[in-house]
Amino acid sequence: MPGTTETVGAIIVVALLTILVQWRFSPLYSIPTIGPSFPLLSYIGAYRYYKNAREVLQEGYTKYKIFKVAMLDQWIVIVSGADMNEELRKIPDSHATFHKAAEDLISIRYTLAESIVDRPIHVPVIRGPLTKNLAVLFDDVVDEINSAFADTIGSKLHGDEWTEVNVLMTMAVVISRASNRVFVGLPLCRNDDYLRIVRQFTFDVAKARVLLSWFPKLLKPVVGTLIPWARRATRNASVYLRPIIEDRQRKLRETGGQWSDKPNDLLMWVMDEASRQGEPTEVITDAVMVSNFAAIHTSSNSITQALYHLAASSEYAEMLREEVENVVMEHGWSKVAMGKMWKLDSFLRESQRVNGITHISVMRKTLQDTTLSDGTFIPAGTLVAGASTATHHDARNYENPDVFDPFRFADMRTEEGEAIKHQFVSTSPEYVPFGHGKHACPGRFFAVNELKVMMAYIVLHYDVKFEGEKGKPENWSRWHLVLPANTNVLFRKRQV
Ligand code: HEM
Repeated sequence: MPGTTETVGAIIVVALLTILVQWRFSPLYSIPTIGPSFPLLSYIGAYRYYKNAREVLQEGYTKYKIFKVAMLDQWIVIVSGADMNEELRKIPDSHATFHKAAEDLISIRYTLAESIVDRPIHVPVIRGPLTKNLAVLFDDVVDEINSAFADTIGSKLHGDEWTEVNVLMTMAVVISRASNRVFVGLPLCRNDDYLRIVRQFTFDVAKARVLLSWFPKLLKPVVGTLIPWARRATRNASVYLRPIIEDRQRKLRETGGQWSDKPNDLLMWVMDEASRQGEPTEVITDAVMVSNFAAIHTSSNSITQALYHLAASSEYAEMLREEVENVVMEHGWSKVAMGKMWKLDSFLRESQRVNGITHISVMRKTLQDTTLSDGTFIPAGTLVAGASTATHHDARNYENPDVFDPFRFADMRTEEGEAIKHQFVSTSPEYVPFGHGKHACPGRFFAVNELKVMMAYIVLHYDVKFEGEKGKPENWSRWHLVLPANTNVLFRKRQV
């Protein structure tokens, strides 16, 4: 009879052999790895990816057409180059899905809400009525941005004094107000408590997502259900949303669908969509919350980055002012006028190219075994994505790719037939900050409009600079998420 030591020894040997065989015969084995791929040692690679995703992805991009990087719970296969972004875009939904990739990477079920996984009713609403109503709601967005800037920054400025402003937090306040003017309308979009709840929700989603990334797949359901933030935020926001929803449901019943002054906001469109699909009130509140998540952190980070570029090189402000003033003189404040501000559009697009909100894009999860054009075999259930930052800093795609050249896209638009292709909302295999293809961000038309109005307001009303000789601070990252530094910028009233 073997003793306990022998039994334990035999179990360890069998376990190790199983791990080794699984590793050697994994269908992903032949795809080159950045960092160690050997079982357990791959955690060293995962840690490096957690801390320095940009460097890890750049290394892979320079060396290989297709490579893989380790996260703690899975591998991500990364494709290099604009041509491969295009190839990813073209994989049909039957073979690879965006939603499953997002579900995996954001752990949507636990960080946002269960209903978002199976019943994402916000997506058709954002793609449809939100985008179609941009011109109609333009004046409301402008009004809210003017008023939010006046409350947050304007009220602090006196005479010609420079005043420190924390950009990231302030932009989150302005964005949450402007977005909610369209999501839920007045007066809720100015309710400080409601706004604090939805902003905190977006930060908590990011926190929960990073926390869950540390746990293996098996433990995610256990840890995920213990994380209270999303449920708490939705419960707290419901205190405000539910009475409005119930009141609107009552009015809909009373008027038998002939409600003459029916609100024209995202909440109403979501309610219409929910009623078409027979979904309950909880799904409506979840949809409003996830719309806030999709809008607030992405847009606040993006405008913060652009503002840092402006503060670092204030000579650009004069050029932007001239453009905004000339266009507004001719066309007034309108959606059409925004379309004429090519330099402003280019400034924001270039900031997004240089910084982005994530180092990977065009994410997909394979549903079926897939073979890429170079013969690489990707088994079903694999996460695949394009290396967006590396694509944006590739000299084959952009001249002097590491230089922030604010008007590069405005200059490109002057070429014959290129006016649409290089505007901020346009995606291409070389430009993927909003993804590319069928699942490219449906909120980008709304976001770009908002960001342009904000930037126009800033250059018309304020001078901005960094303290002393400081330039734009370095970005940092956790996994592939890009985060702007959280720092202050000096603001003063514009000196004419
Ligand atoms: C500057 C701001 C924004 C950036 C940089 C951004 C970026 C992105 C990216 C990279 C994706 C994934 C695409 C892919 O990997 O293929 C995405 C998806 C999405 N975004 Fe945005 N986004 C922004 C603003 C917004 C806003 C304001 C909304 C809503 C009002 C929104 C709603 C969505 C939704 C619903 C999806 C998922 C699409 C789907 O399920 O098919 N985004 N966004």
